[in-house]
Amino acid sequence: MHAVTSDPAVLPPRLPSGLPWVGQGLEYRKDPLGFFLRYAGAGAVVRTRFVGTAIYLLNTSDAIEHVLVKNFRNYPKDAFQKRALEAVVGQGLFTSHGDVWMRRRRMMQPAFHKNLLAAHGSVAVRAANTWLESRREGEVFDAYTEMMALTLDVVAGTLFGANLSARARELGRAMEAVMLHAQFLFDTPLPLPAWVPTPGQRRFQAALRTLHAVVDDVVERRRRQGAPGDDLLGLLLEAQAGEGEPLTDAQLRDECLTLMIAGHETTAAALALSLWLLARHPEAEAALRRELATVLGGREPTVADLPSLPFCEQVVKESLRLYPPAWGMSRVAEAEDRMDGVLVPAGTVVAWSQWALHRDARHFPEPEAFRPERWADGLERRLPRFAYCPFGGGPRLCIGAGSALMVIRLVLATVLQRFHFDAAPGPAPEVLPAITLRPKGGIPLTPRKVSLGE
Ligand code: HEM
Repeated sequence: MHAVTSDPAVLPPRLPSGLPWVGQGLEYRKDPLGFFLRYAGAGAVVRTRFVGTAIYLLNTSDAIEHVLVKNFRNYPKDAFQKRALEAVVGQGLFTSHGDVWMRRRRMMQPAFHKNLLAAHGSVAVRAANTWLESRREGEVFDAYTEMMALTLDVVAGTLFGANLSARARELGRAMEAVMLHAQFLFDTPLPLPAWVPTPGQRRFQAALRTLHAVVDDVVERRRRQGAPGDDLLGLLLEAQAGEGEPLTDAQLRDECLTLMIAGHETTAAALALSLWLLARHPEAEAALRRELATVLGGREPTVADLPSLPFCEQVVKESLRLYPPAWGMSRVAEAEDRMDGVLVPAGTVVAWSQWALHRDARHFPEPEAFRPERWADGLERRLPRFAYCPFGGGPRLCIGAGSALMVIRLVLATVLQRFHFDAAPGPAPEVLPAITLRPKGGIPLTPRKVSLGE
């Protein structure tokens, strides 16, 4: 539904075209991260096509701010994302728009209030300690798989007050299967209808049934307890019992799954890559360990310690800059719009990539270098608003951003006081820009015990 325009002069410059109609879809598919990086300097807003769909690439903070903040009502999630994610989590917080989204966001926001984040912190430290118990000096492990198990514990504990570690493997496999299917739907312009029983569809449905059964079980146990509680599950159950438009059981389950999926892989990737970056940058690791020794002296960290651990925060910011788990974002223009003098016909998909934005040498000199100290002296406040945006922004800023930043710092502070991790020499881990950015082929690390002050 492209609006006919009498004003073609204000269309943004077109990228050197690919194939007719297909446009640059194939070039993008081959290497999505390289694609965004290659055209980051092509203009503030440039246009292309992906298999028939008009796409604008946004390369400046102002253009992104227009979409996420100034005119965010005109820019719902696009069909690519909706097709992939609605199959998994229905029409919930992540996929909805307008009033439905606003009501859900208001319903769930109190679960992330800063008064409750202290409880998230102790769940994270407990999960990190449990994880440490099974580490053996010299025994190689895959940081990504291990951090996935750890963050599943954290997500289940913080959102549902549940301990799912006994079902971690089964859940991990089911999550992996649904995410692979979501990725397939994202990448496939014309997928077969969901009722066609292809092997992929059957695997997906079986995995989804496993996830539903786990969430239903958690919900049922809480219902039997009587008191809803003030975590996310408690708020959803209260909303179900409330006036107005209560959630159905299926909607409640979908919202639980949304939060579980959104919080689990992203935080795991951030943790695994932070551990790898520290392993490969001994001077940064030594500085962090000195800070931990001075402030904590070997005791467990708490949320109250975090303001006294500024270098730890810089490490996490730098890690999220280099390896943003949400590596790209997109929306679709519902109605024709103008963005900084550029015409955006209705139906245009607008897209940008944190991978590319975070490698802009104007803001981050030597962008490929891991330099946590670049964040000292308030760099973040001096940057244009969307030059650094690992958690998106505007009204739809990641609802779990505060919790994730806290969990990552507390887990790092807990494990690094006990172990150093050796990483094999060689190139950086290859990353796969799936729905989230994930290390391809894992991140092998070898633990070595450290003593206080080492
Ligand atoms: C390092 C960890 C994380 C990263 C990098 C991350 C990144 C993001 C980004 C970029 C968005 C915006 C997506 C968009 O607008 O298109 C988002 C939204 C969201 N995130 Fe996160 N996230 C993380 C952790 C979490 C956690 C821990 C939770 C929940 C426990 C969570 C739940 C959500 C939800 C529900 C949304 C949708 C919010 C809305 O549309 O109102 N995320 N996240």
